[in-house]
Amino acid sequence: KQGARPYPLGPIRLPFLGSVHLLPQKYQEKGFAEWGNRYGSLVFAKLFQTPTIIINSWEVARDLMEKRSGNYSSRPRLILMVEMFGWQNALTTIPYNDRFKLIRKWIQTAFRTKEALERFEEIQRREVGVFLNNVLSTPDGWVSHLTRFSASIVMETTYGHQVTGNDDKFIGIGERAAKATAKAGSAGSMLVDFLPFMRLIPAWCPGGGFKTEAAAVKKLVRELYDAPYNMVRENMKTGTAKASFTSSLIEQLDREGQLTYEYEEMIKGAAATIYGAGTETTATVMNTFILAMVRNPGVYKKLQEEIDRVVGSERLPDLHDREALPYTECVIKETYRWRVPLPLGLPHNTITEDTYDGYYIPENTLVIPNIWAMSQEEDIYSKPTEFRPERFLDKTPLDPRNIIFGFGRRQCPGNELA
Ligand code: HEM
Repeated sequence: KQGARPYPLGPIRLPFLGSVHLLPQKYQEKGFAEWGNRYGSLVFAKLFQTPTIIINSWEVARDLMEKRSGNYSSRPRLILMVEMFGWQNALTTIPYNDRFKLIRKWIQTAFRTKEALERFEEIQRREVGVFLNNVLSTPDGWVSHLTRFSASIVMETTYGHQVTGNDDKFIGIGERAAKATAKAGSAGSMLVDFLPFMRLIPAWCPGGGFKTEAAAVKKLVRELYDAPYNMVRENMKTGTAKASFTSSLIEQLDREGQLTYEYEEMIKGAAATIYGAGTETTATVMNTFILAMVRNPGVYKKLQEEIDRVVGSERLPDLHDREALPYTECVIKETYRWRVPLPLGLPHNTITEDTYDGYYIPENTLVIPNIWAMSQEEDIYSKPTEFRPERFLDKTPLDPRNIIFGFGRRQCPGNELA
């Protein structure tokens, strides 16, 4: 019961719409940050009937999403993504339950342990070589070379599939599913998450057009679930499968006599999530790095000098050099902070009601972390719009890795690989 506790402050709420009519249309993170300036770093709104909090500061994110992680690590019901686009068993969409814990453990074991990360180094080293060759031969294609770089690493670690050309079948399937999801997942179609009855509108009715589009997305997502998985199974039969996330799970569950249809679907969903979550994000960071270097030639020069001094010009820098490259490390942190790859992270959901600072936060509240606002907090990062790696040399303000990968029990399990 709410009792005498008020909701946190926030924009005006109308009876049916809540605060939807006031939602920023573009650059939502900036609009939400303005709400933060007006109402405080914890803002309360209603999206139709859904109670929502927007967290605009690291302090509140840490207090709620980290320290009270047990209550703040579920996900909202995502009708569009799961029921209409078919992203079942995608870790990003599963509420905090036993299935979540199991799949999360699979992914953490495969992507966060020391042994796993060491095994991946060889793949990463080889793909750096491929990337550099590609840039030398077709410099204008650098953006797609970067996407290929991150997609290849994810493809090989997840499915054991080594990408050999620019027209790789499985990368094509992954890209089509990811692009279609992003395109069809516009704010308009997301309405169905807040107004579940829209699911019942026939496709031919006004307002029902999104259903035809959703059916097309679902086909592409299904292809991403099935095609690479079947490829792994075929290769396992002929003894040509390389060790990967998918093959080790198939082996393990088969050994335990548990490889049922349901578990196979769980492996497929987990693997597809890794592809969806790991490719675009990593490529975005590398794009940001190039932009930052073009705009800050002084930083670029200093960075090159450090690498030349420590590594020399006979070989490429390697992961083992990282500790001896303090300025490079600062450039990486500043790249993460300057243009955060996911400005609003992924939405969380509360499980039970809570009180913070005297304010009431109901159960089943949608929680939106404004990671962009946190990356621009003046009292943590002075002159935040500037790209200035030195800020991490003289002092040690909050490591951006604590915010850009999300929070609590949902924090990105690919952070170490990234
Ligand atoms: C720089 C690159 C990356 C960034 C910035 C990033 C960022 C994020 C963020 C913000 C979340 C949401 C966390 C939350 O809900 O609080 C997330 C979730 C996730 N990421 Fe990453 N990520 C990156 C790379 C990767 C890679 C390489 C993988 C592959 C192993 C990966 C796999 C996942 C998965 C499976 C989830 C869902 C976790 C869950 O719902 O429990 N990510 N990531």
